[in-house]
Amino acid sequence: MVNNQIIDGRKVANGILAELADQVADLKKAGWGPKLNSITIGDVDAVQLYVRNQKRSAEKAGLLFEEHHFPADTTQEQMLAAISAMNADPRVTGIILQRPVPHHLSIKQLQAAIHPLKDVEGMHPASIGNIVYNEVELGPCTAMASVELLKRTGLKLAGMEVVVVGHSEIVGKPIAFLLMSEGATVTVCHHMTRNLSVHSRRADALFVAVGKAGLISGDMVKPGAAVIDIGINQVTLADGTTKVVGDVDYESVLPVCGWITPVPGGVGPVTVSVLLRNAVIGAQRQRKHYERLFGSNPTAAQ
Ligand SMILES: NC(=O)C1=CN([C@@H]2O[C@H](COP(=O)(O)OP(=O)(O)OC[C@H]3O[C@@H](n4cnc5c(N)ncnc54)[C@H](OP(=O)(O)O)[C@@H]3O)[C@@H](O)[C@H]2O)C=CC1
Ligand SMILES: Nc1nc(=O)c2c([nH]1)NC[C@@H]1CN(c3ccc(C(=O)N[C@@H](CCC(=O)O)C(=O)O)cc3)C=[N+]21
Repeated sequence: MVNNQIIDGRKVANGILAELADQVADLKKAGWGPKLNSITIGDVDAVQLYVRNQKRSAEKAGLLFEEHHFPADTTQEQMLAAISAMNADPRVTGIILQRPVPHHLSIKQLQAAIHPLKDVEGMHPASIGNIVYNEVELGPCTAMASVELLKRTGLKLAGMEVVVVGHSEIVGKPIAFLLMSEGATVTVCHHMTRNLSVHSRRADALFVAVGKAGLISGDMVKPGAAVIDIGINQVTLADGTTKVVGDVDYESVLPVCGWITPVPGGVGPVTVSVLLRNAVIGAQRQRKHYERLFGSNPTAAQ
């Protein structure tokens, strides 16, 4: 069936935020109000824009959000020290390390330095393994958001043929694991895949996370398929103005597909809401952990 439905990411994102209100209120009452620290290193304009979106949504949901910006020439040792100070600060319940980081730094080592209980993206090596064990409550935000949007179509994921294009550790790979845990049959494509369209045309659901505008055209999509476009690309138009587009050629794919997520207004806003949901889950886990060890906080409001 071809029904060309556009999935409204902003609506889904607002729904997730609204569900957090009671949980945030509970945490605050117990003296565990969530506080998320964001780390950016160097100046990447696009990342600053996302951080602003994260801050705005965090405040809407009642979470504290603190930006920590470091210059591009910060050393690995300085970053490890800054992360360790945040790990030790009991007021900080979550830490997000914004990607990308400058090339001279090891992102893997920085990610591993964040305490697993404060790792709101589930990217610590100890946390990312959870999704392999089908523990999928908290996971990398974009991957979680993308799978959540597919679920909103109402399609049955068990047994579904799904193709994921792109296999980065933060997006493509976790999407594949999350889908496997839902019972889908998953094919993962990347830059060495010989004939992308042979795979993409078989997909009942197609996830695209590459970073190449126009990579997927209408002739590469199975009629009626659900298309989840994760890419974010800034393109310059003939008149010199710029605009943000996904990896999917929207005009040619829309008439063929059953569902599509637009860019902007699709995966992006849901990613931000999932980050905040993760931040709330993280604070709840810390509360439980410390209450188990030390009892409840006697100074909390009754
Ligand atoms: N909406 C959101 O919330 C977010 C959006 N994004 C966007 O998603 C996109 C992907 O991000 P990210 O995963 O971090 O990017 P990476 O650059 O880390 O990964 C890109 C992936 O695409 C694969 N690839 C490259 N060229 C091709 C090709 N021609 N055909 C098939 N696969 C190819 C690469 O494979 P190989 O490694 O083999 O070269 C790699 O696995 C970007 O546009 C980014 O801006 C990212 C995060 C959040
Ligand atoms: N550790 C880490 N985790 C991330 O999840 C992460 C990251 N690093 N680095 C950068 C990418 C990108 N990202 C987005 C967040 C929000 C929107 C978003 O809100 N987009 C809106 C607005 C877009 C616009 O106005 O241009 C939309 O698509 O409608 C997009 C992209 C998270 N990322």
